[in-house]
Amino acid sequence: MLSIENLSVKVEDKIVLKDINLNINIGEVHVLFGPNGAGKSTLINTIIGNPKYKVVEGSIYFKGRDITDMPIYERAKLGIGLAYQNPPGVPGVKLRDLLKIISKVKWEEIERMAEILNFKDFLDRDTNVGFSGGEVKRSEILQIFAQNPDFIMFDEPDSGVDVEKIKLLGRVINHLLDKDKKPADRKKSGLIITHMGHILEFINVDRAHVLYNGIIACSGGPEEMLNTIIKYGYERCIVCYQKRN
Ligand SMILES: Nc1ncnc2c1ncn2[C@@H]1O[C@H](COP(=O)(O)OP(=O)(O)OP(=O)(O)O)[C@@H](O)[C@H]1O
Repeated sequence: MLSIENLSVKVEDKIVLKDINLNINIGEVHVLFGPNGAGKSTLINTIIGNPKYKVVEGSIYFKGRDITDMPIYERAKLGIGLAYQNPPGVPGVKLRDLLKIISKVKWEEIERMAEILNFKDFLDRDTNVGFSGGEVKRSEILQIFAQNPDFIMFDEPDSGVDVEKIKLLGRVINHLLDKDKKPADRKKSGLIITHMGHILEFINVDRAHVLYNGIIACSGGPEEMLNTIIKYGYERCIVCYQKRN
């Protein structure tokens, strides 16, 4: 579904990502760990096509097409979606109206998902205006559900979310990524950024990567990787990288 080859990215005048290679197949969900400032949000902003992030080398392919220079709206049309870490408030635009504009699914389905997310009362509020940290995350997930993309990126879907809602959001994300279907019926793929492992208890993740100082330092099984980070810290990932190179 998504293939990244030798990607280096500049933000302002700073090279933030260096020689990134990543493959995410149909039906797979990958998770991205890494310390603050490592470049995780930069990577997903580059995949979605945020023009602030300049590709200086390498290519991004989606569904076999080179999208490296494609504008953000074309990528969205092709089926890439992003649930933002800190989306802006949109004063004057009710969440209900925004959902109706962006929606590719029936309104009844959106209402059902809003009910599952315990978020129906928010449909008539201005989008993300005055929403708490956890409410913003549910708003983003409802918008992603409405857009129904094939490849979904979640930038810290668990930050600022209480323990009960983490379970709820984890289960909904697992559903949005088709992970509650049989492997042969899975059509979606995803990339999740998280600092905490708790949400991963509810999402069936295939592979994990550690982004460290702009490089993918380590890749492997999500559980083992998380346990290693908790036990030894991110420094251990650099040892893994040095052994490989
Ligand atoms: N618009 C920008 N202008 C200047 N520097 C930027 C910009 N966006 C990102 N950076 C820098 O790029 C580096 C990587 O930032 P990024 O947000 O990708 O990190 P991250 O791994 O997502 O961190 P966190 O876990 O704290 O969210 C940081 O040093 C950051 O300051």
